[in-house]
Amino acid sequence: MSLLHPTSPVIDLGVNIDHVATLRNARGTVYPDPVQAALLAEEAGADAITLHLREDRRHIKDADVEAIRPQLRTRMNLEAAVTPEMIDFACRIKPQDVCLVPERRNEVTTEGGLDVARQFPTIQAAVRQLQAAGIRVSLFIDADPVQIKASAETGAPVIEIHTGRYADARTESEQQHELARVHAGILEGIGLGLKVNAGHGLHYTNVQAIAAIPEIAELNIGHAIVAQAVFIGWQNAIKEMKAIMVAARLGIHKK
Ligand SMILES: CC(=O)[C@@H](O)[C@H](O)COP(=O)(O)O
Ligand SMILES: NCC(=O)COP(=O)(O)O
Repeated sequence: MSLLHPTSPVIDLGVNIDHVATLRNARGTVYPDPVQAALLAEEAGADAITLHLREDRRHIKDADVEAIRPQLRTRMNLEAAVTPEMIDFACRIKPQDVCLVPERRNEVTTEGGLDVARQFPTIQAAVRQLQAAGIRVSLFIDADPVQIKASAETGAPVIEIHTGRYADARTESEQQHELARVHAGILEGIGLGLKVNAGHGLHYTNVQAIAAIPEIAELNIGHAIVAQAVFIGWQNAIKEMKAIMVAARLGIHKK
């Protein structure tokens, strides 16, 4: 198997299908179908399917999660807020992974990471409830040593570092600063024995430097893939992203 085969285990790609549902919901149609998107994504080389059931159900709906769960051949990574409703829902659906994320009703997208240090008892209780249901728990946090340490103390085995500030950087030096911060956070997590993932705002020309960080296990990417699919097709967009990630990880510099 070529190392550039889309299913190469060098670095995993979790394809976030939220904005397939956004497009569907914009017209109240049944298409594009998130179930079909998930299955085609797996076929194209996705290592996991990520989906965020927001409290306002602005994109993914409960029925999408319920329909997709039994059909996946890879893994479901369900993103959910730390609320009793979401934790109970996740315990019923039993995805392989649940990523606990912060949520603000009026935000356009997830603006930052969980404040695990401040909400420690609530988050630890959620982690324990999910783990009792056999679910691996990840905490979506900023690359902040305080949050990383608190995350490890909850007993969650995985963290996902929010790369939004890196993605939104306006200047080269700001981007390099954010990249260094992300890398330091990743090393901190690895040092605490955690599996470390990353994601948010990554696209076809900013993902390379993040994917090249050797300690990252998985990147979760959604919005940019859905956008690229408009021009080159869903499966091509996934294959292209996976190939870029793997090339970056292997130190292959594409022209
Ligand atoms: C938690 C996270 O970073 C993604 O799930 C992101 O939230 C995608 O969904 P939105 O664009 O609705 O924020
Ligand atoms: N956890 C991040 C994620 O799933 C995808 O975020 P984005 O690529 O849609 O910004």
